[in-house]
Amino acid sequence: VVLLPEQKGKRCDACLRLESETIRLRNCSRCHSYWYCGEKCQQAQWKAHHKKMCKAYNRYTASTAFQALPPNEKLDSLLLSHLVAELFSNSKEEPLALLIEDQPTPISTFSSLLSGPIVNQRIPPICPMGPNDILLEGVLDELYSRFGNNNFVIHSHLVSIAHGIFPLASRLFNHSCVPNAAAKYIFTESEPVRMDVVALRDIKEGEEICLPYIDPALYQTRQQIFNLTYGFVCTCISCAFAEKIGPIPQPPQEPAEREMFERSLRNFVFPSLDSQPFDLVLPKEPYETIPENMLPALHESFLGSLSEVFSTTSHDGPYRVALDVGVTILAVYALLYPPNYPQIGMHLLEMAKTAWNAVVTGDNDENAQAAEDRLKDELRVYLTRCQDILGIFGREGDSAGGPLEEIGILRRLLVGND
Ligand SMILES: C[S@@+](CC[C@H](N)C(=O)[O-])C[C@H]1O[C@@H](n2cnc3c(N)ncnc32)[C@H](O)[C@@H]1O
Repeated sequence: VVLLPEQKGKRCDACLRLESETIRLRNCSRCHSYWYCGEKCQQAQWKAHHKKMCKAYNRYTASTAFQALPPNEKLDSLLLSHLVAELFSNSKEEPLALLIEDQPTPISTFSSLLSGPIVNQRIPPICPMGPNDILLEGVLDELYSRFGNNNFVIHSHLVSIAHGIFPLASRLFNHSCVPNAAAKYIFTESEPVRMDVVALRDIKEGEEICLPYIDPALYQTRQQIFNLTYGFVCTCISCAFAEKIGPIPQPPQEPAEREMFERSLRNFVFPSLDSQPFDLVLPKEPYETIPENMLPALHESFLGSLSEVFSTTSHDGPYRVALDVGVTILAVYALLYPPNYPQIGMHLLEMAKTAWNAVVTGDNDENAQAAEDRLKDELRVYLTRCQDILGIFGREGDSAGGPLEEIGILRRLLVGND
């Protein structure tokens, strides 16, 4: 694993736990550039790769070759260095034998994975490892050609914090834009980060378990990403439908037409939206087809402009505008994501926070009491739906905070306010 630069010094470089009142980090007394929560993590990482990198690390990261790399390639460069150092640390005599062992090791599994499409592959510089460097010709190419299509972004509470290599997960899971599972990360004292794969719905015996490699909401660009970065054509139900319909029509630009389109989209996905009391029932199955008049909702510019309005209004108001736009976003998510997709839950949590802001500020232009009652109804529904979805995904990453804890806080605030 390798931490994103903004996380460096805030988390243990080995187990990725966040510094806190009970977790104190100390840095490596030689290079001062790796931080650990305790001796066990430090020793494990020293043995795994740090002893091969410690001496040259600061010179390498300060070099012009490293500094000139774009941010993602810097992370690749560090991760590749960790991987190579691990090869040398694990076997003194024959480091490269580890790549082809009969008994699979994580590294031999990694090197047996399908490589990505190689177009002008430029291998980033790695941390010098002394006389062994000569052994690396050809090997770096082999390892790096598997980075783009196999490596994972590690998150805590669904926010990215690091990149990592999980060879077994790479081996086991292909991609689908309508995935039936999602990856989450568990941090445990003195242990390497663990990936858990959570079923998002019931999975039949024999059915393939797939993860999303990229955000399925990139409806118009995702095939290009699969082609360039992963070297395959996705044929999931969503991509088969996209192939059949061809170019996505632009969403209406004229304000009245746009308003009408957004309203009919909300009513199409949530037919019970205008019922009393407020209710919002999310689809139970992924959409296999979408009616022609709803297709502009799949245009990437549509979600982009809705998200812009939502992010401003959900913080600064008017909150009624934010909540209406928020439901439109939810309708788009329901078309793009499979049921129980964690991002739907995260958006519902933002909706719940917005509804709470509206309750406490009394920011509404209707009859005050009726408006407050309606907002509280909405808030309860958002919290219930959000709990349903994020409860399936469960806790991940840091032990403190996180969306499930936030749901609990909002629930208590609501009870206190009633
Ligand atoms: C993380 S690996 C998945 C495991 C891979 N099957 C293996 O054993 O190496 C990623 C590669 O698997 C292939 N792959 C993943 N999902 C696919 C899909 N839905 N259709 C076709 N190929 C896919 C692509 O070659 C991709 O670059």
